[in-house]
Parts: sequence; C-alpha cells; structure tokens
Amino acid sequence: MTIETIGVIGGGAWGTALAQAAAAGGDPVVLWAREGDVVRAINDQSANPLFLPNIPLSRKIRATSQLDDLADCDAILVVAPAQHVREILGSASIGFAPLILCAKGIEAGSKKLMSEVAAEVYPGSPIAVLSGPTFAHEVAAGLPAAVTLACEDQVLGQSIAARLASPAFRPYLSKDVIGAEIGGAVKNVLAIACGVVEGKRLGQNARAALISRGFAEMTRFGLARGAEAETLAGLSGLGDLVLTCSSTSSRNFSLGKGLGEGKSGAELLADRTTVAEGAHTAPVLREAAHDAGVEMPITEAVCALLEGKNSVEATVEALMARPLKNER
Ligand SMILES: NC(=O)C1=CN([C@@H]2O[C@H](COP(=O)(O)OP(=O)(O)OC[C@H]3O[C@@H](n4cnc5c(N)ncnc54)[C@H](O)[C@@H]3O)[C@@H](O)[C@H]2O)C=CC1
Ligand SMILES: O=C(CO)COP(=O)(O)O
Repeated sequence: MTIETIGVIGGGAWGTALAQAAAAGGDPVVLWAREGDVVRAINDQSANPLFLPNIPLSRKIRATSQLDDLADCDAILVVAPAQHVREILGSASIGFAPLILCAKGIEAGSKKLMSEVAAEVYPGSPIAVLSGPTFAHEVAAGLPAAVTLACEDQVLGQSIAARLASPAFRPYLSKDVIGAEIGGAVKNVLAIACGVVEGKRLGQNARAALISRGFAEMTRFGLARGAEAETLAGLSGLGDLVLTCSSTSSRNFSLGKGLGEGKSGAELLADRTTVAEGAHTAPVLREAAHDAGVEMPITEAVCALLEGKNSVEATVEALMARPLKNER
C-alpha cells in the first residue's frame, strides 16, 4: 500500500509538527484545525504562531476548517487532545483510511485508550499508534527524533513508517498498540511528579528515584493491560518518560513545577491554551489501576496534589514512609 496524502486532525503544536514531518519529502499534507486563526496563519503565512511560534512551516501543508476535506487522504494522523478524540472523530466522515493515533492519554469516564475509542467510532478503520520522545518544536525544526509506530498489521505499519520517515524522523515498528499507548499516557502523569520535585527543589536523587519507581508503576499497569515489557522499555515508554521528566519544555513537567512552587492545581489549569494531558489522565489512571488491582502510589500522589487534598511535604513524607519492600 502506498500512502501519499496525509491528513492531520489537530492544529496544536504536535499536529503541526507532525504535518511538517510528513511534508518533509514533498508530498501533500492536509491539516484540520479547530481555530480559524490557525487555518489562516498556516495557509497565508506558513506558520502557526498560536501553538508553534517561530517555526516556518512547509508550503506543502494546507490547512482547513472542514473535516470532510480529509476524506480523500490515504492515512490520517489523529492529534487532538485525548479527551476530544471521540467527539472529533465522531463529527468527521473520513471513510476507511488508516487512523494513526498520536494523543497521549486515557479517556475520562470510559477509561479507554485512544485505539479503543477509535475502534468504537470507526470500527472498519485500520489503527496504528505513533508515540515517543518528541517535543513538537524540535521535530518541527527538523532536529533528529525517533518514535514507536505500533500497528498490528505490519504491512500497513511498514507503509506508514516509510511515508513518515525522513533523515530527521525515524519510526521503529512494533505490533504492540496497547503498550505504545500506555507508555505515552502514563509518562505524562509521572512528569507532573518530577516537575513537583523540581519546583520544590527536592534534588536530582529524588527525580531519578521517581523516574525509576514511576517506570515500575508504568510497567505494572502496562503488563496488567496486556502491554509487552519491551515496548514499555522502548521509545514510547521509558524513552518518553526520561524526556518529559527532565525538561520544562514539557507542559506536564511545568505543571508539576508550579505545584511544587506552591500554586494550586485549579490555578495552574485555569485558562490554558495548551494541553497538559497528565492532569486529565491522572484520575482516570488511578481508577483504571484500581480496577486492575495495580498499585500506583506516585499516580495517586499526583492526583492528591492536583486535587489540593495533600501538601507537597505530606505527599513526600507519605511516599517515603511506605512499607519497605523488594525492588521488583
Ligand atoms: N506538544 C508535544 O510536544 C507533543 C504532544 N503530544 C500529544 O499530542 C496531543 C495534542 O497536543 P498538542 O498538539 O501539543 O496540543 P497543544 O497544547 O499545542 O494545543 C491544544 C490543542 O487542543 C485543541 N483543543 C482545545 N480545546 C479543544 C476542544 N474543546 N475540542 C477539541 N480540541 C480542542 C486545540 O485546537 C489544539 O489543537 C496531546 O495528546 C499531547 O499529549 C504528543 C507528542 C508531543
Ligand atoms: O509528549 C511529549 C514529548 O514526547 C510532550 O510532553 P508534554 O505534553 O508534557 O509537553
């Protein structure tokens, strides 16, 4: 199967960066954006100052406000925030093109992963997941990055990987759709915890401990949901966890930093233009972990901090005072 025209649903930072990556070889890209200003800026100035400032975009990217304009695309990257994917897919009529899911989150209420949401809305469409350590502004600027491209149908996976690959963008194939999704969703919650460590100046040791014990949480939950350990230890899991837990370029890390500095979750989440997926995923993940009988103390701590139910000091004290146990 040859994939030429790529459609992109979502004109935020990551949708725009992926459109840029997909346009690198000169094939056309059609990007649907919710904001009229974004559509106009992309078409008139080849730029997206609202979500991806200071990055000149390829002229091969055409933006539209009409989802139906994606109907003839050979494959569609779904890059809306996780909580809006169901609604946006439901309002599109995009035939049976493969859907490549790029949002990192779990749907509130249903506790479903994006592949499960997409399969409900478009039961006939082949599904893939693209996830990995990729800050949008770096990918859009053409800096090198690698991602996991998970697809049960490996022939389709290879076609998608071949279409998206460029000298600066390297997809690695996997069959483990669930594993790729869980890594991306869980690392956002853990990045908030690492941001708290930064904001409260708890030190580098504490951050490394959180990354390691957070990875243990991610692995326990992932295995309980059918993910493969190798996927969780790969680009979409550990790779993205390390990236997002190390830099204020991460919105989730920055949100945590604000909590560590003493601001409230409500204050930090009010009037945001950009999305911090971990804040939405944390409570759903806590419920899903409970359903699966999996212990996720860091996730629970992040929920309590976001909900204003615990101070940072009391949270750290409680985590450190948990009963001693084997590392594995
Ligand atoms: N920015 C990044 O570096 C990366 C982001 N992602 C993931 O991509 C997904 C999209 O994130 P970004 O493009 O960064 O978003 P963004 O934070 O740059 O932009 C916000 C997006 O949310 C959309 N939005 C806001 N309210 C909405 C509503 N009521 N209904 C539908 N859409 C609404 C906006 O149109 C815009 O596309 C997220 O799941 C994120 O975790 C994944 C990899 C990298
Ligand atoms: O997913 C990302 C990098 O891989 C982006 O992280 P943030 O959403 O925390 O900015």
